[in-house]
Amino acid sequence: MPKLPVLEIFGPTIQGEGMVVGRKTMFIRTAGCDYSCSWCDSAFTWDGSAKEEITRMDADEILSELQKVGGENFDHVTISGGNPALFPYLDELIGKLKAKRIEVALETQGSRWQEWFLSIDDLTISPKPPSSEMKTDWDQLDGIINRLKENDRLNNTSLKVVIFNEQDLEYAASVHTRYQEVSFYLQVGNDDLEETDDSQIALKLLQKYEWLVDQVMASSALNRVRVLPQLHALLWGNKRGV
Ligand SMILES: C[S@@+](CC[C@H](N)C(=O)[O-])C[C@H]1O[C@@H](n2cnc3c(N)ncnc32)[C@H](O)[C@@H]1O
Ligand SMILES: Nc1nc2[nH]cc(C(=O)O)c2c(=O)[nH]1
Ligand code: SF4
Ligand SMILES: [Mg+2]
Repeated sequence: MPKLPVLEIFGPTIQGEGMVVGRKTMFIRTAGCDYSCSWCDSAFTWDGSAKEEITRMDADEILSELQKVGGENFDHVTISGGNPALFPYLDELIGKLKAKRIEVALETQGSRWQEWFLSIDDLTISPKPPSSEMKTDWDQLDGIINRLKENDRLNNTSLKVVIFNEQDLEYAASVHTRYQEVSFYLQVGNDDLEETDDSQIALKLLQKYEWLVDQVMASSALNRVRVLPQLHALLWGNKRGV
């Protein structure tokens, strides 16, 4: 495979978000994104601020780095970014991980399709609400969900929408209504990305979590859903590589 631009490989840690929250996992974070969300907590992957830290790695180099960092202490790898779906050649890495009986998860926003989505064990698609200032390409998202459905992959798929305000909740309800068969997660938005005091972040995020829970409980359009904070942000604030 061509070399993948990798920004960080870390873990094991817990998956802090979504469909497999709490799962022990390693992370591979790719560089580059086709979006630029106003509140992106990983903006260093695309805003140029960490460009010196990008390493170009092939599948075998990534496997050996995973082993160097995680030893024998993992059997699950989450690929996030940036948008890992920018790279068609990730199939080789995924094949090699699966050959080692390592489960593979993906975090992506639903703006691009790749055939290798069909071999992802835990596929999180996270369309972006109005607060992000991004525009959802519904045709693209419909296409992705349809292909997953046709290939019987919906049991491995979830939708996760980050919520900052009431407009975002309306957006979330429209996503959930449009794709009723897909398990649906609402996630607390973290807008304290500059805060370095972890206990302050945790306090604020728990308040936002309570607000979000209250809102969702009061909504008839959001019934078959799960509401979660980012557990890693509660534990470690805005620290990178955790
Ligand atoms: C950094 S993104 C990388 C993967 C992909 N680009 C995406 O957005 O799905 C991973 C997850 O973090 C979420 N996220 C990003 N910034 C956030 C923030 N400030 N608060 C809560 N979640 C955030 C995204 O919505 C996404 O679900
Ligand atoms: N622990 C932990 N869980 C996460 N879930 C999604 C993450 C991401 O940045 O994609 C992430 C992350 O960066 N750390
Ligand atoms: S799509 Fe994901 S990585 Fe890209 S800007 Fe938005 S939150 Fe950040
Ligand atoms: Mg993150």
